[in-house]
Amino acid sequence: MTDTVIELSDVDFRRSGVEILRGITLTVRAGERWALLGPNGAGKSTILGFCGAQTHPSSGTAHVLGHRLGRVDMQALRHEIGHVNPRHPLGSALTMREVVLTGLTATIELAMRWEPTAADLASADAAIDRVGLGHRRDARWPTMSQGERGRALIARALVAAPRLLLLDEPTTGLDVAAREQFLETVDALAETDPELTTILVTHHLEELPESTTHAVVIAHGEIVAAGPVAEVVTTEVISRAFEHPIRVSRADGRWAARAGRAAPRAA
Ligand SMILES: Nc1ncnc2c1ncn2[C@@H]1O[C@H](COP(=O)(O)OP(=O)(O)OP(=O)(O)O)[C@@H](O)[C@H]1O
Repeated sequence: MTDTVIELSDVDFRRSGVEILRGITLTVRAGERWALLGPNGAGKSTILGFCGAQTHPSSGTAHVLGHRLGRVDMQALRHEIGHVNPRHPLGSALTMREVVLTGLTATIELAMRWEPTAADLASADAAIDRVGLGHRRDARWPTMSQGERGRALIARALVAAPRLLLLDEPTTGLDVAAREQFLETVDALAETDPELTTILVTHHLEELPESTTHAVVIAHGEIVAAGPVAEVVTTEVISRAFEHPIRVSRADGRWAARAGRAAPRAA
């Protein structure tokens, strides 16, 4: 199908003789906003590595934006994918606007001998405005809060007009206000850019944006459940994946998880 953005078919992934993923089959279509959930070591980052054209399967097939991994120039493909990694390894004190411009060159630092055009600068400013940071355009990276950096990294990803946006544990380390602002920014994208496909990795159900449409839950390198979020983010599936009784609830569009207790505690 032409609107298929990710197609993983019976994918296995092995490293150093260890089977890390087994029989992963997953289809993600344009405009869907997925959550990728699972306990530590389940294989989430490895799956995100396929989606981001960073690595390819040991067996099975993986198509990203219509290209089969292993048979395509992975670096060229990566230019079509926005990747928000809160551990952005920037070493110099670039301004936020400069950081956003590095999204056009797909580099961490400003690319040597590269001068942005007036159109590039306008795209960067438009992306910055979309994440609500117009007033911080000239702030230097080390002086920005973690929350501002997270939103700036979304602007950096958006400036290259990607069709696929990957968010790798993007709210890690944010305080509750910064987290909520970040999630609002992600929810706003769903309104302004309905064709953009997003995949967000998290361990915490509280960190799922309201606009999430689908979820895939993995454990021990296998899919436990995948599909529309209401069918997947359930007490039964989450308890099975985390091998612990966890009660899942949803209120005002947001999810919460609590450890289930065998008996109510005495007052
Ligand atoms: N290159 C590698 N060589 C050997 N083992 C690896 C390699 N990469 C990942 N692993 C192992 O594969 C498993 C899955 O790793 P992965 O990072 O994908 O999990 P994750 O779900 O993202 O975990 P976390 O939530 O802790 O980030 C882990 O047990 C990890 O130690």
